[in-house]
Amino acid sequence: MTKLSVNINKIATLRNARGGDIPNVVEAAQKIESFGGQGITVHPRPDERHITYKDVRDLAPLLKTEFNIEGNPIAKFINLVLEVKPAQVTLVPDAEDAITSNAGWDTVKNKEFLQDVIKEFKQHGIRTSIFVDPDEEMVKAALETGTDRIELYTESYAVAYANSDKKGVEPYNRCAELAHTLGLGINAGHDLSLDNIHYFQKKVPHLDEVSIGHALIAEALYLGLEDTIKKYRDLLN
Ligand SMILES: CC(=O)[C@@H](O)[C@H](O)COP(=O)(O)O
Ligand SMILES: NCC(=O)COP(=O)(O)O
Repeated sequence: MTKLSVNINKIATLRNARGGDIPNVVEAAQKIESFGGQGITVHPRPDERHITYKDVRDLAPLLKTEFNIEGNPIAKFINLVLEVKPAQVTLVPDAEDAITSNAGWDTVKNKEFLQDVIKEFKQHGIRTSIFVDPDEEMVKAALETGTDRIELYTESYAVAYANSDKKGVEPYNRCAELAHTLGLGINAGHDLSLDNIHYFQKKVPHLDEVSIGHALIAEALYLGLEDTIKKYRDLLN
């Protein structure tokens, strides 16, 4: 079974559009959990344009499922994660000005840096995952960073699938087989949706968890949050 972690960045985007507290992100996260979400993911960015550092602090003591905090491990992010102690931290090499995450780590070039931050998180009992492109060389070098898991960056799969190119899943299949052989856990995320998730999960073995936000919140506009989550859970079982 693959766990569904719901990324609530877009709930915060909606709230921030008016500056008030509607919708309340903690309440939304609790509803998501009650509807069957098996984890909550947030990706606080340095400009706090959606999830704020305060949101992260507010959410942490109230969540009943796995809390996953994603971000670039700059000093203030590291301090936040060490304070809040989520179940999992996912390291993403975001550029400050990127609209959204757009690349995985170069685990060869950043090996020593990643080793240091991962060691610190693991010393505090926080599971680590690192965001990587579906590239076997990056997966091999990920093992040397000491990370518990990798998160496969699924944008290229989503684009290929939307263009009816089923071969787009092949590098993910190879990387998942390799990661599993190496003893790494496997997460995946970015642009996964009700349309493309089933094929991905069928073709990519050993998938521990997917984190889904943008499409899921958009789909919930039509289907409602509860039914949307149920559909994902059915497709992932
Ligand atoms: C790490 C990743 O894949 C991103 O999809 C992400 O967490 C979404 O971030 P935004 O909501 O800021 O686009
Ligand atoms: N790690 C990926 C994530 O949390 C959600 O990405 P997206 O579904 O918003 O593209």
